[in-house]
Amino acid sequence: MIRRLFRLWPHPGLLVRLWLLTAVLAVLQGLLLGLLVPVLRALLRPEPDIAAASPWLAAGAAGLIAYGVLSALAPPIGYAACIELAVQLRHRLMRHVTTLPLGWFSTERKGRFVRTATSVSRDLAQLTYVIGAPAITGTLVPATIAAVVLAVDWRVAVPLLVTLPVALAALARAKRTVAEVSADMEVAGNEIAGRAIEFGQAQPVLRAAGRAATGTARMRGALAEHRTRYRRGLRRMLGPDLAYSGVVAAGFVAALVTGVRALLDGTLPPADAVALLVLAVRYLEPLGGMIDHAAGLGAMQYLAERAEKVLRTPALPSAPRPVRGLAHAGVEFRQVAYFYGDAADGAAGRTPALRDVSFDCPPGSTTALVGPSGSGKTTVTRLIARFFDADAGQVRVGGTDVREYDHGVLLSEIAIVFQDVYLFDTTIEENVRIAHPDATDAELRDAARAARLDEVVERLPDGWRTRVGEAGAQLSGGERQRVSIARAVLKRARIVLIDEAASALDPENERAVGAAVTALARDPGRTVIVIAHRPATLDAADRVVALDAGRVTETGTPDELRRTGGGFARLYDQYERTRGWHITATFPEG
Ligand SMILES: Nc1ncnc2c1ncn2[C@@H]1O[C@H](COP(=O)(O)OP(=O)(O)OP(=O)(O)O)[C@@H](O)[C@H]1O
Repeated sequence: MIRRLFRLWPHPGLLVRLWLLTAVLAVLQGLLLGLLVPVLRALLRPEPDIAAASPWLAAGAAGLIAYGVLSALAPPIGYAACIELAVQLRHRLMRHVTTLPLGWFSTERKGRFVRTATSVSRDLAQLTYVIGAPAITGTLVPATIAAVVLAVDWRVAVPLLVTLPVALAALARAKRTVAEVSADMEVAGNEIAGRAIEFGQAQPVLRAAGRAATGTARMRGALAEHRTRYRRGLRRMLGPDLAYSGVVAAGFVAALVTGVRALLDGTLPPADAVALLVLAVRYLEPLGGMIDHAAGLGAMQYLAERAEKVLRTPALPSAPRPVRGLAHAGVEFRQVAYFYGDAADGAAGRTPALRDVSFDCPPGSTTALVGPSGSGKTTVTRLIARFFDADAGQVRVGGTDVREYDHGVLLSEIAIVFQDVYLFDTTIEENVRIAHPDATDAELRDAARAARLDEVVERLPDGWRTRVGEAGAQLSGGERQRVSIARAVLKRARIVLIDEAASALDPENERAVGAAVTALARDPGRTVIVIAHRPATLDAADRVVALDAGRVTETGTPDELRRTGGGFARLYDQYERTRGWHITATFPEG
């Protein structure tokens, strides 16, 4: 456990100081108790010898003062260590996630990461002080007392010396059980949290369906499950708890019986017997109390495992000598395969998204990706931006495998216009400038004009200085897409990946976003790859790549594909007849 904690914290200076101080205090406590032996030997005589006891008493007084001073130092160091360790762990976690493939950030993992960087880091740092210090005291005080007893009478010391490692082994078992019970309880706790969120969020739907009580029933079920798991956990803890207390009590009784027998057969002087009895009681107390910390130690182990899990996630591999510039803005796929899921789970646990995908997007061209939902269009764009790496084949940008680039350089050449655009809770100007903070006002306004964002800004009460609210809530979906397109223009990225809104925008936004995307595509200096949901985008494309079930079914210019009479032609004809329908919803098989 100690090694594990030191691995988590790269600069454990304060922790080392705190634990050393705690260790010194524990040994000092044991030695001060040990002074009882010479003091009682001098005083418990027919003629008490005060002079012989005096130096030991003086040493005891000096020891107590030292103990008092050192004890006063421990809490400030402890509190400082708590804060410092939590901050260190958070920084380490944050640094690590910046190196992870973007595909790692699923909603569930993001939630887990937020908890690890906040409450887990804080709780682990606090437990290191609140539980770590008593754990050191609970081990070192009995160990020092056992050593003192050994110096007085080896027969009484043997049961104490044997008890210590056996008790610590029993404690380790109890700790493991607590960690398992904590994990089990967390499952039930997450279920309650999930039900509570669902209950809150689904209120309009439940009420509209006249089933508001449904959520309550599900919540009751989750609470009942939590109670069952809690009781099961308590039952599981009972055995290890009793085993630990039994071991400590047995060691104490064995030491007591040995001492009494030695006293009765005259081989242990009465003064030593009294001193050893006091020492044995003081041995029992901190060691016996350790079981109360088993829950804390188990929780520490569990929290440390959670932090380690994030830190163990492999970073996106970087090339030994990364390429720092793009020769051109062309994009090529060469027999690319990609599977979602963890490679460690084997083929059965992974979803095939792309298989044997090959196509070219020459520099400056516009390529429309079409295909039914789930055919792999988004995965293609994610591989170009290297959110994650292909499982087979090569994705090349500017003629070079994307894995060979410095990832920052590659991303600086790519702009992505997502369907669901994230905006920061700041002004609309800052939200656009994030793409190019040093852009001049003229460049900002040109980008806004190209993205048709200028019309939106004019309507806003404070113009460019209007705050967009949390996650851009003040703007509609189409307006947020215009911000995203303005970012792409301002960034002057040579490659633009666009996921056109598949869901219906209002007519004004539909027209504006469409015109902005078409204008982006028209720029000959830019390679545009667009997941096309609008007929006008298809008309503006130089090439079409049609996907189905992760495979390329057709490639060519829109005219060529229409003439061949395949799936794309049928799709296009259908569009001609039903202008306004969405392509992903109507793309036929084959
Ligand atoms: N994060 C993920 N984890 C597991 N499977 C995924 C994940 N993302 C996508 N998939 C699966 O990979 C396949 C391709 O998905 P992708 O999102 O690339 O398709 P798409 O053509 O963009 O679909 P849509 O038009 O609905 O966005 C689908 O079977 C999908 O279920």
